[in-house]
Amino acid sequence: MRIAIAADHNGVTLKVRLTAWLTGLGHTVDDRGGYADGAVTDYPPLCADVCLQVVHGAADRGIVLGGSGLGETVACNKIRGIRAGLCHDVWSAGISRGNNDANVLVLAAKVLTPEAAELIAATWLETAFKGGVHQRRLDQIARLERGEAALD
Ligand SMILES: O=P(O)(O)OC[C@H]1O[C@@H](O)[C@H](O)[C@@H]1O
Repeated sequence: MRIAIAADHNGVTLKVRLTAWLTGLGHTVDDRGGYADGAVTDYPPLCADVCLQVVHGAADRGIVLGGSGLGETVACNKIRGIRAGLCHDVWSAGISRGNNDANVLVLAAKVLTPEAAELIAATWLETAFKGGVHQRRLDQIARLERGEAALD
């Protein structure tokens, strides 16, 4: 898969490790920043960059790393067409893909060990969307995204 990846200052170290690991698995990883230069970086522009790569088809999936991952999840889900999931474990990674057809994975660098992050990413990349009732709910979410706030 073509994966766009980014991290703020909290996630740079984990991003470097994850990028090497994903590349070793055969994925093409596009590192959108930030970098290990000691800079404190704002995560919203990094999130927007990764998400736009996905929305415009330059990447199949996105991965964003932050401290808690909370702000990144909020930011990513502001981009039309993005379904970003903050996953702390393999179970939530399976739900994020299987139920939500997430196209961006958010990881919390301050919480996860590198090994856990790899396991979560692997599960998230490998799990297929289940469709069915979940597609109906994604269609409802898409209506929310279009501003149709009062759903039947
Ligand atoms: O490290 P500071 O700048 O305090 O906070 C940034 C973090 O706040 C959280 O929403 C994000 O996960 C981001 O990594």
